[in-house]
Formats: sequence, structure tokens, C-alpha cells
Amino acid sequence: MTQPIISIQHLNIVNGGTANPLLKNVSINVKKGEIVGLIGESGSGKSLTAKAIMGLLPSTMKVTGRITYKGNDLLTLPSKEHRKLLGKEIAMIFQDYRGSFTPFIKVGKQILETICTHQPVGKKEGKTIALTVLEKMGLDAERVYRSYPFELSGGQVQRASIAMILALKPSVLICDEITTALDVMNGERVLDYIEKVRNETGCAVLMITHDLTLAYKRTDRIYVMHQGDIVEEGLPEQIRCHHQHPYTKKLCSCLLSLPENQSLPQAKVSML
Ligand SMILES: Nc1ncnc2c1ncn2[C@@H]1O[C@H](COP(=O)(O)OP(=O)(O)OP(=O)(O)O)[C@@H](O)[C@H]1O
Repeated sequence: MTQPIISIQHLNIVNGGTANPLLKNVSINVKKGEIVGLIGESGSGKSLTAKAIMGLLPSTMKVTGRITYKGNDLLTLPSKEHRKLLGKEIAMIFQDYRGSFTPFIKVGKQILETICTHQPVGKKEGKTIALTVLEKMGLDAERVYRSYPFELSGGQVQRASIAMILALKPSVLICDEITTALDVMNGERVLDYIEKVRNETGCAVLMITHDLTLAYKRTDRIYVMHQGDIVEEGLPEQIRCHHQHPYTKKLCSCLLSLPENQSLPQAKVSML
């Protein structure tokens, strides 16, 4: 059986001075080449799980358990060693993209610097990689490359920040609600490209989302999180049709109540 590339075991997080744990005994495994969904309502602990992997939790939080990556426990790894893994090996696309770029440095320069820091390439090759990924995100690559972040729309900045991370081709990619700021077509385009990168590089993807449809369509396996607990895990179809936990049932009932087969009244559409 293939071993997970990243394994979270019995992760508990308590915020200093409070009794209620924010995460309770969370265990999640992601194998090479797998896209794993982590779904749950707002505040259930999805982002804290991601931040624990990235070593980005506030120092006030007390963390126990293990997060194993290539034999290292990320929770006990010295922060200098942990930081070395970020980018090329473990990368995260954040829900809040606004901090991805420094406002007064052109987007292209920032992407190029990131690529050249993490990949053994020179500036010329780095620029070609940057332009290619920007184009894959459906952007006017040349224009975005020479723009300042404030000259772009929110969705364009988000796609440029996703391009910057995907250019690094990490072994583990964490995506935290990455399509929330995007329109449907661009969201699909970004997810298609992530799938392509996964197929080409075999990277492991942890896809955090509260969008059940996205999780069903785009992941190989799903974990359901509720109030800091993993309450269910399985294949998308198992979660959809054979769930056991009352919370998963509640989640799925929202999706299944969509009027999929209902005959809708004929609407008149006029072409302009
Ligand atoms: N810096 C912090 N200090 C104290 N509590 C925090 C902090 N960050 C998050 N929390 C708490 O931890 C819990 C889980 O938060 P988390 O951000 O992981 O939720 P989430 O599932 O990602 O939600 P969303 O889908 O809204 O992003 C919440 O109760 C939240 O209030």
C-alpha cells in the first residue's frame, strides 16, 4: 500500500488559557498524486489544520500530535528547517490572496523572484515559466507580468498568486478556499490546471473547501470536519450516498435538495 506523503496524526490545538480545544484528535493522510478534500462549515478548523502544516499557528496555541512529511515531524522540526521546506516542497494557496504580493512591486518581478529562489533556473527561464503559468490561469500574461497589484482586479490578483505557487511545482499543495473570489469559469479553469499539475508532477493536494459540489467533482477522497473533529472519511460517492454521521447527512441534504431533475418553467431568452 502506498504510504502517505503527508500524515497528520492526533492533532490537538488549544488556544492559550482556554479549555475548549479548537482541533480534537485530527488525523488526515494524503498520498502522492491524491487530491484530498477537507470539507466542513465555517469555523470547523480547516484553516487551522492547514496552518499547522505550514507552521503558521500563533505562538499562543498549544499543539500536540504529529505531522509527518518525508520522515520529519513538522511540529518538532526547528523553524529554520521547516521554513526551508515551504515553497518548493510544501506550498499553500491562501483564502485571502491580498497579502500574496507587496503592493508597490510589479507582479512579474515578485513571481520571478519566487521562482528563482525555489527553482534552479535563471531569470530568462524563470520569466518564461511565469508567463506560461499566468497564461494557464487565463490571464493576459504580459500585461499582468508588468502590472502593480493595485492595477489588477481582485480575481486577477488571486489567479496571479495561484500561478506563482503552481510555478513552484511543490510535492504537497494546500489549497484553502481558492476559488471563492473567482467567477465560475475562472474557478473551473484554475481547478483544471491544478488537476493537470497533479497528473504531471504527482503532487499531493489538500483541497480545503465548504463547496460540496467542488469536493465531489474534484477530489479522490474526502474528510468531513465538524467543530474541530474529523467525523467522517471516504470516497466522494461514499460520503454522498452512504454517510454515517448526522452532520454529514445535514451537509449532504443541502446538496441533494438542489432541483436537479425538477422540470423548470420555460423561460424566454432573448438574444441581443
Ligand atoms: N488566531 C486565532 N486565535 C484564536 N482562535 C482562532 C484563531 N484562528 C482561528 N481561531 C478559531 O479556531 C476555530 C477554527 O478556525 P478556522 O479558521 O480553522 O476555521 P475554518 O474551518 O477554516 O473556517 P472558514 O471556512 O470560515 O475559513 C474557530 O473557532 C476560530 O474562531
